[in-house]
Amino acid sequence: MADRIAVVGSNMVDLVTYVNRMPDRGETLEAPDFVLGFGGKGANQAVAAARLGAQVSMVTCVGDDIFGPRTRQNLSDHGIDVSHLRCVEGTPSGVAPIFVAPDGENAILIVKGANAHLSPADIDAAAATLKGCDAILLQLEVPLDTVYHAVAFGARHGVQTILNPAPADPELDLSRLDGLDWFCPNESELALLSGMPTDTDAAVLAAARSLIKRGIRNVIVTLGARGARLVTAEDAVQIAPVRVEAVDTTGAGDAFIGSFARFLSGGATPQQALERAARYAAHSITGRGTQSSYADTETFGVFCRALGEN
Ligand SMILES: Nc1ncnc2c1ncn2[C@@H]1O[C@H](COP(=O)(O)OP(=O)(O)OP(=O)(O)O)[C@@H](O)[C@H]1O
Repeated sequence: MADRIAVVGSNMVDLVTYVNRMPDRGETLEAPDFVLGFGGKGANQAVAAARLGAQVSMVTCVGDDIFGPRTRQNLSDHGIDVSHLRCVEGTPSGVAPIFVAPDGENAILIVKGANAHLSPADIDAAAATLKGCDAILLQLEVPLDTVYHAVAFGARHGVQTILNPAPADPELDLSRLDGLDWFCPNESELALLSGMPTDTDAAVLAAARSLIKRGIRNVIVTLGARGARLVTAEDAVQIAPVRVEAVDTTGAGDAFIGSFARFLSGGATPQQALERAARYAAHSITGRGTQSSYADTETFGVFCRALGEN
């Protein structure tokens, strides 16, 4: 049977308007194009893991608007189990209105909507599913109490937990992550949470070690085009970047985390899982979009063979 991953997290609908220029306050402008896309860190990571063959369940909330059924359908189309997707009455779905100018400059609003209603009770309601999983994957687009509850649930039931602390949240209380297995910030999230600079490799190492002193077990720092680094109490391992021609780097972080969860629960060692995740994320930036740029097992295999890897 495929490895099983539960994503306890967000979904968003991206409302992308392509503009000739950003509107001023009070101004109405005609814009040349509009695209609706599916996103949210939780859903993106779930899609990456599912495309790679994991059996994925999502514990998530949508609003009672036109986006709720579309989001459910998109997840189902990717083979993701939505039996723990809850519709919150009287609440909008999470949406991200995005404006993109011709020079690529963008302005983004995030409306959490129903994602702000995902609660510890939703985790308890999904307990039977979560207990049967190999990993629980978490981010910070849902309430922190829900994240703490899921980490404690995983620790209690022997299910490993992976937390991507994104978007950065200064309110995240590391002392409430007791039992967390994998903590995966990018450089700026690491800087915020450690209160230390992360502008050089040595600074990244020192900042990651400061989190380990505060009780975090395994820190994986993603470093964009510089690859990633795994830091534990005993060790520090550099994961080399994969050189590709970048077309669109949006969603690379989610590709990395979702695929890492899949490779790890599929039996790879942490280092192997990270090396494969770096390749998967690198492949994702060679195509446009977020979920649409995530490879399935076959496409990823072709990419890896072209790199001379497996
Ligand atoms: N230009 C690049 N070339 C090769 N690999 C890249 C590049 N950018 C990102 N990656 C891969 O993707 C991983 C995640 O990227 P990054 O650290 O930028 O995450 P992020 O800041 O969460 O990204 P985003 O918010 O855009 O999804 C990196 O660790 C690296 O393996």
